[in-house]
Amino acid sequence: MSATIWSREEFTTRLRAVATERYHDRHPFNVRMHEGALTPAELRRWILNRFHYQRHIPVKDALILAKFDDSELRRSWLRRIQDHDGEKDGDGGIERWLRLGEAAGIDRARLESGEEVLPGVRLAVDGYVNFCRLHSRLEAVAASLTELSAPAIMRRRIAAFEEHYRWIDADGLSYFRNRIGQGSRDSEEALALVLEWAHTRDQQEAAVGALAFKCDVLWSLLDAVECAGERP
Ligand SMILES: O=C(O)c1cc(C(=O)O)c2c(n1)C(=O)C(=O)c1cc(C(=O)O)[nH]c1-2
Repeated sequence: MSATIWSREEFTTRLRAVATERYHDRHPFNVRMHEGALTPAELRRWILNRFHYQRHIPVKDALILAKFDDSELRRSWLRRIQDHDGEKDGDGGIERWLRLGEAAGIDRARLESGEEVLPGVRLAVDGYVNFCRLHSRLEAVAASLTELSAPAIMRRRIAAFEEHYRWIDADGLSYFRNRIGQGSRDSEEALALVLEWAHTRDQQEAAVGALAFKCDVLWSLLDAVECAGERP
């Protein structure tokens, strides 16, 4: 006999608990970032490596989009791709991340080349993209629910940069400022879809598992960045 389905409230509570308790704001690298303890070299290494994640977000969103058979839903999800790619050159989240890099002294050619991306970061990002490619629309959308915790980490990061890393020009922080509103809107939309689509306890558990997996992706990415200093 299959287990009893969780109520809407219980399912929501379980999802929010994973997105809070396993979120990468607790990772030692982020803790040090927020305390102002990162060296300029470490912060640049993080910016270079996180760019690899950033530039693959619209790729994974295109894979998710291809799973939808409904125009309204596709139109809505398309907005996420536009948020990152912009509607024209010089626009969008990827461009804003490049400006963050420039504000931190990394020129855009160096960021765009991807040459300094660490092996563990490539694996973590590939893991996320392939997860969305291969799993159901429910699990792929549930994996994006780490964004329930993203607006809070953005606010915390902006405060940390303004206080501790003043050598980075404040204009460079526009990526984070934009993501506060986008992340809240996207996570609420994704949560509503996951609640609508999970009709059985197995599906609810698969959604929670997908979210836990995504927390591991973000965690492993930071593990790789944290350990890079020890590489020969
Ligand atoms: O800097 C961060 O801590 C952070 C976390 C996350 C997240 O929680 O998945 C995203 C982002 N940033 C982000 O900028 C972003 O565009 C984004 C998209 C997604 C997603 O899974 O669809 N997560 C995140």
